[in-house]
Amino acid sequence: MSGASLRGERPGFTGTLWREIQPVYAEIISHPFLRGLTDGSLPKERFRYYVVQDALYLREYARALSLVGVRSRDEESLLMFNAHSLGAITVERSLHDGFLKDLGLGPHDLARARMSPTTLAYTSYLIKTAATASYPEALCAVLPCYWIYAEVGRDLSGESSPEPMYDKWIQTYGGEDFNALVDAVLDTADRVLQDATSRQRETATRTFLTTSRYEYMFWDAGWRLETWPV
Ligand SMILES: Cc1ncc(CO)c(N)n1
Repeated sequence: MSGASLRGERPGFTGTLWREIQPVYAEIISHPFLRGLTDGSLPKERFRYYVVQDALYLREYARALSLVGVRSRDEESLLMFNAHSLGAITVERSLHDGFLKDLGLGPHDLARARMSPTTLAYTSYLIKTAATASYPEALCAVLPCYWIYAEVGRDLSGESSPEPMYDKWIQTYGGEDFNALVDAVLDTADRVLQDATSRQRETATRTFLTTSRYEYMFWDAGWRLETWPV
């Protein structure tokens, strides 16, 4: 489905989910962090902060994906989520030799880095939900991480950034490979939510909204160089 949007026209429950977070996505795509990535004006310090937090995030996201894999009901889903867990760690490691290196950061800097309040809250919520909620809710908790990045990648990839480092970031998530992977997860989500109870669907929708809000907060934390207040 080259270039086709994954969102609006999706017929199943995931289409409903996307409509639920439209206002959140509108805030994300117009956020100064993403505007700055696109026009190249984002201060390097803020990108550096974001990349370090993202490395810390991806380690926990990988765990959440493996947990969702364990909770899944068929072998294909188990394989898929664990493959994506492996993928998240691979991306995390490639940050070390890629963006982090380009930004002048080495392994020691990362070892010393601590999670921001937002990174800690987001990852803790992901792990809690993946471990203890119903499978449909666990699946919906991890969905925005995939889906919002694919949509952001698509929306930004039309406008190549004058800053090569930012352009490389945009191409990572705007690429066809990432798109296809997200599409497969969305199809899985549609099947799972169709079989869920209406109560589970309601809870899963709230959770999807919550992690979408955390996605917004993650960009915003980068923009504000968020620190612990005490
Ligand atoms: C915060 C965050 N959400 C989603 C992704 C994409 O998997 C990422 N790298 N970081």
